[in-house]
Amino acid sequence: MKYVVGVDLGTSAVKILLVDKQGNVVKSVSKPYPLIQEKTGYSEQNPQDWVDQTTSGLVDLLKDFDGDVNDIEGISFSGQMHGLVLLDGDNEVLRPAILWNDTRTTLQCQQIYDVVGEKRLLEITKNPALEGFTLPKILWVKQFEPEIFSQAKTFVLPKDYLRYKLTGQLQMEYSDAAGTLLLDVSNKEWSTELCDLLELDSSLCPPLIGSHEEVGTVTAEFAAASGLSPSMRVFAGGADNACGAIGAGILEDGKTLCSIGTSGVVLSYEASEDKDFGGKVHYFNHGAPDAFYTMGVTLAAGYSLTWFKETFAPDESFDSLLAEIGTVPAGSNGLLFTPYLVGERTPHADAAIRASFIGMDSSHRRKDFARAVLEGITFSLNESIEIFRQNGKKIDTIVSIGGGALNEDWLQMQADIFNANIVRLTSEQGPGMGAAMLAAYGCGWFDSLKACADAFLQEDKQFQPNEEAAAVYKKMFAVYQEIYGQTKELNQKLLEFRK
Ligand SMILES: Nc1ncnc2c1ncn2[C@@H]1O[C@H](COP(=O)(O)OP(=O)(O)O)[C@@H](O)[C@H]1O
Ligand SMILES: O=C(CO)[C@@H](O)[C@H](O)COP(=O)(O)O
Repeated sequence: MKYVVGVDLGTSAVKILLVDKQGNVVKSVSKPYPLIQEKTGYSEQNPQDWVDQTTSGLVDLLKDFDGDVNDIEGISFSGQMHGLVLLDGDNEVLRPAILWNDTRTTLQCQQIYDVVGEKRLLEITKNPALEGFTLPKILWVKQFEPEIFSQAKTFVLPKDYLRYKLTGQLQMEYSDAAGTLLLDVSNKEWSTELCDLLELDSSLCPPLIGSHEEVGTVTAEFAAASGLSPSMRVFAGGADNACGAIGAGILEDGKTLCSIGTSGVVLSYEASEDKDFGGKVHYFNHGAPDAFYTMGVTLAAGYSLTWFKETFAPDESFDSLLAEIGTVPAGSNGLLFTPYLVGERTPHADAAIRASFIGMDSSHRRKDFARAVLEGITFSLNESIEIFRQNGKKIDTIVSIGGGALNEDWLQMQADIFNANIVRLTSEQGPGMGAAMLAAYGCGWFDSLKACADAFLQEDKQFQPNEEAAAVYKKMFAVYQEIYGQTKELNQKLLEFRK
């Protein structure tokens, strides 16, 4: 039997899958690493933690493997997007990586608009300037850490750095490069115009490759440390949302994905780069050759639930915390939550907004709060679905993946709030499966990613909207949508009190 490995370098952990030629997950391993949050709005990680935990995860993955490691033919990667890894001339890391959910760069986003202009930026990158993207992070380091910046020879994104440590080859692939805000998305090349306007040396931008392209084999050193065969073929991989889409079969027009991990996204396949959403949703290159996707992002989706659990039920499991939510009616007895714990992206690009519970009543118990948190996260994602529908997209079926797909009450809630059928896959593995599929396709097991998806992925269950609950949620969503405007100014006034 032949195998491939899919590595998903997430925000909370690296998840590694060993997948056989039929698409069965033979073994999976997860290894966590911490976030460094020095101040409000800051979010960093130590790239060495990614490498150490991946190495240790691979050792665990191979511990009881009774086959021949030479039969593990290929490996590929999925990674949290946008994180800035700055490297010096020897490819040594210059400072901790600044992550996608770090929102310190509001002024640098304004600087990009002032210098480039909103219209031109959108023409080149198909996206607006958002705090989470990589370019504003580069400008922040240039402004506030000039000594470090003067030593920078190149930059990469998290999973590209990890792949470099496996192979000694440094590249960035298109689906992740699209999230830097330096890529000319339509022409698939670095924008020298943007580099020139922002006074950045374009040699900072690394060579570009396609997601299923082969970059070489693992180094003898990494093979010895991990137990992988030195002849194992390494394929570039993709952004976690591109890989989530591949792993959920979002590979043709009309297919929509809802992924609830630390962040939450609603993502739709685009066959071409010429649709115009006016920057309201992100528009990125797919991991599938010559395809694209659009998506809206909730910054703190699963993260809101994790925050709630760690704050109010630290010793309980997610399942125990959510055990009673099915007994609370749709609408949580009039309690509403907005998930703006770290600011928001879609539809309100606002780093200063913060979360609220509205409508607390003395009758509310913990289960009402738990349900309200899930409803708030789902309402936020529904704002992205509204943008898609207003732009003429038909969304009647959505594949749901990530931690949010683990709970059946939440899947039913997604069906009721999105007013669409929700599909759960058997053996849902999220972006790690997409990474494994890129390796399988790269190894030549299939003629296309679509053929691989047809062989690897199976529908497990559909959740259909309940008419009564959908009607309650329609009304409640209208109230939810008012909260942003009503709390925006209050949160600006509270800014000075945050640590
Ligand atoms: N049993 C569960 N039921 C519902 N949600 C869960 C459960 N377990 C984890 N989650 C949610 O899933 C999120 C993690 O999802 P995951 O896809 O692993 O994220 P990431 O790739 O960002 O690390 C957590 O933030 C948590 O809110
Ligand atoms: O910033 C984005 C997408 O633009 C995030 O989706 C990150 O890519 C992190 O993903 P998760 O860790 O939540 O999967």
